[in-house]
Amino acid sequence: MTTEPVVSTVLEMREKLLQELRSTLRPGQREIADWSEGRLAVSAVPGAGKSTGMAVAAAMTIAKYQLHSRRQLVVVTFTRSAAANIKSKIRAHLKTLSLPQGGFVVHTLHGLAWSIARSAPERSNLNPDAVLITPTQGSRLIRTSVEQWIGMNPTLYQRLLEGQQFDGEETERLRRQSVLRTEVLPALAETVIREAKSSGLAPEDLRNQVTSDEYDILAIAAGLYEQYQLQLQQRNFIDYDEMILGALRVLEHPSVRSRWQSQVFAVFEDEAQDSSPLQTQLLELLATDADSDQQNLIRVGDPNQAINSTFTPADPVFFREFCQACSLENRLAEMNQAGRSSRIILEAANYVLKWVNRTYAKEETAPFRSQMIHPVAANDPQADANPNPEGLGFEIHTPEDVHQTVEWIGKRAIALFNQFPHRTAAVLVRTNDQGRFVARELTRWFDEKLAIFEVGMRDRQSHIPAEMLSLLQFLDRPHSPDNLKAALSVFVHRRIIPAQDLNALIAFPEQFLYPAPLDPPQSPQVQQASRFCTSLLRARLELPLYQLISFLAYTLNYEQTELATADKLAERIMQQTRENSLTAILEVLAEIVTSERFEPVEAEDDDRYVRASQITIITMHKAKGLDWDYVFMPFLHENMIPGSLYIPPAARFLGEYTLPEVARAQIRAIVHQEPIPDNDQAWERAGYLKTAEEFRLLYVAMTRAKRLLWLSAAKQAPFSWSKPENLDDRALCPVIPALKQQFPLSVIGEAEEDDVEF
Ligand SMILES: Nc1ncnc2c1ncn2[C@@H]1O[C@H](COP(=O)(O)OP(=O)(O)OP(=O)(O)O)[C@@H](O)[C@H]1O
Repeated sequence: MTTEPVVSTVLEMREKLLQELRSTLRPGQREIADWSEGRLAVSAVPGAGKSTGMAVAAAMTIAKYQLHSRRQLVVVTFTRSAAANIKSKIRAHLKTLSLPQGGFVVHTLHGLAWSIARSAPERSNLNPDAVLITPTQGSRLIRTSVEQWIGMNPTLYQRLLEGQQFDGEETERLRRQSVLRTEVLPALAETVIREAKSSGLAPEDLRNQVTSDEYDILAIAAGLYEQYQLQLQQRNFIDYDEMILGALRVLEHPSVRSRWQSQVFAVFEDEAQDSSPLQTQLLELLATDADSDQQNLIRVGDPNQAINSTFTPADPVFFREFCQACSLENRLAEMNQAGRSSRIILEAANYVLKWVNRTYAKEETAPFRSQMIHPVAANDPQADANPNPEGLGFEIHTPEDVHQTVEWIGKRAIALFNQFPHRTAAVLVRTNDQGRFVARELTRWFDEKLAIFEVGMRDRQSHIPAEMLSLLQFLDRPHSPDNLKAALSVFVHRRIIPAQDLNALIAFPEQFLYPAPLDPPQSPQVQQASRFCTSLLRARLELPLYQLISFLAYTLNYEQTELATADKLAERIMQQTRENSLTAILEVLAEIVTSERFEPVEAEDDDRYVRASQITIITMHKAKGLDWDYVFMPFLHENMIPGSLYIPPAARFLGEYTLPEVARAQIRAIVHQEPIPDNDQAWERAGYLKTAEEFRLLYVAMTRAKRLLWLSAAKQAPFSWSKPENLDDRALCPVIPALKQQFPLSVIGEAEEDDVEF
């Protein structure tokens, strides 16, 4: 008798708390929270609060439908850190609502697939002992698949070898063989395997296509893919796509499927623009109600932040299509308000979106979905939403050259931090080479005065074991063309020797290393490369083995932390080798590289990226999902953004395109059930895809700024950032003149530059 009022009080309390929670949401977020069944697409602008909204909506759904461990909400995100983040937010809300934590799970897509595949190994066709292949193992497997394929397909291979013009000359033949074996075919294999597999296509689906191309690229792709699958099985490896395929096979079985489906109340997916067709298929299947056949699925994403489509199969077209389909059913919610940035920054980003679409749209496709970012309403719950700008909020600078650019950035950052020490700043760059340049220059000018953190440094360090392995393999067997090429690539990469066509050098290793008087004379660049290699070979004879790695690290001009990492590596190898021989060292080092079990010195956490009074140097790609008070974007030149697709000169004998890009466009046509483009058309499409993605990347970068967005394009800049010392006049990224015209007050002239407060 007495319990009823207590229950109703608890329920009333909870209802009140739910209403309070709902009132913390802004319009688009509320539509997720109010969802009750069926499909819902949510297209959000940058900074709209996707994850914030999804976490509240998840907690409200769990409360409303009293979900528990046998009937759960499945939340899917793209990365592990995003998963951890949203999980802790949902937990906190459930705690406030005094609800148990069992009503939901948060997974990455692959984690989810793996748990389904593992639940029924006999149906997934995956060996439970199989291990996930590491990137290094993956590239080795690809090399082996290429070798196997060449052996089995002499006719197709011969056609590639002959390329566009071939006079049968022996040196040229050897050069082309090396280019095909070590560059073109591995790159083709890598692209087509991922692209086809994650679109649910099997090798036969590629082979049976009718195309008019001279090399039959799809037939080559099919053969490489088939070899790769065979190798994968033989070695008991699985890759990420295999997990998804395994999960789909498990769910093919009606009773297993309905068991999974009855456990899943609904699926909420974040970053949906980055999902491949196969991943989407898996989520749709899981989200389907076994009785009514209805999909209970919310997909939240921002098609305008799709920045992986040129190197993964995540084509933003799919999410846009999903939005369109849902819109017809009146099931599309738009989150158009964002509180992250000052108004002028939003205006600049919106203008870029409109201008790019106007300039580059083609037939039915445009680089961006036409969705503007609006500031939040006056009563918005976010504290300090759309904050006041710093300086002009949006500024376009024109330094003389790239050195002056970094000097200005440093001075401005120091002045700002002096005034507001709790605020954050970042320099966003397009490539790691640019990041390295900025870090070096900032350190040179302002080392004592500014906390500088370069994110790319850590990635560079993780290459150290692989670089050492390449060099030691060369010292062990210098006459192997593969070893020689790997070592030369490291030297070029590290800018120890000039960039050149390495395939021409390695055709006759002996002649390259020790030219005889009657051999054809070597050009100065080749001589430089040859002398460097022989000096290392001499050192190998003169130095004790235990000093070799440290010596190599010095010759590669490693920086201080890299040297420390190399020393740590040398120590570890010496501890693990039983006998004192190069073979033993190579064995241990190869094991370290393959298993990828070596942490560089000072491994950093992601929370190092955003810190008060620190200037973070980070690529635009890595900056996605993060924000800073002050964002500096230097070097906005046309050769970088939008840039153009690159055809390596060594592979030009195949034609004015690259095989991987042609194959990618052809596979996408198969997926979209369109006619397969010929090579030139496919290349043109690939170019368009790249241009569109570069502008989306610029947009993602611009929308990271809260109070100041500082853009610049120096008059003088290097053509190639691997040689930043060679400066010349550079054309601007085409967005810059358009922005200058639209925002004349943001253009900082030479005279005003001196007045900007440092
Ligand atoms: N309803 C809200 N109330 C208060 N703060 C909010 C709300 N929604 C979002 N925010 C805040 O806005 C900021 C941006 O949110 P969030 O990181 O979730 O955006 P996002 O859409 O994922 O951004 P992006 O896609 O640009 O990376 C965060 O600081 C978040 O706390």
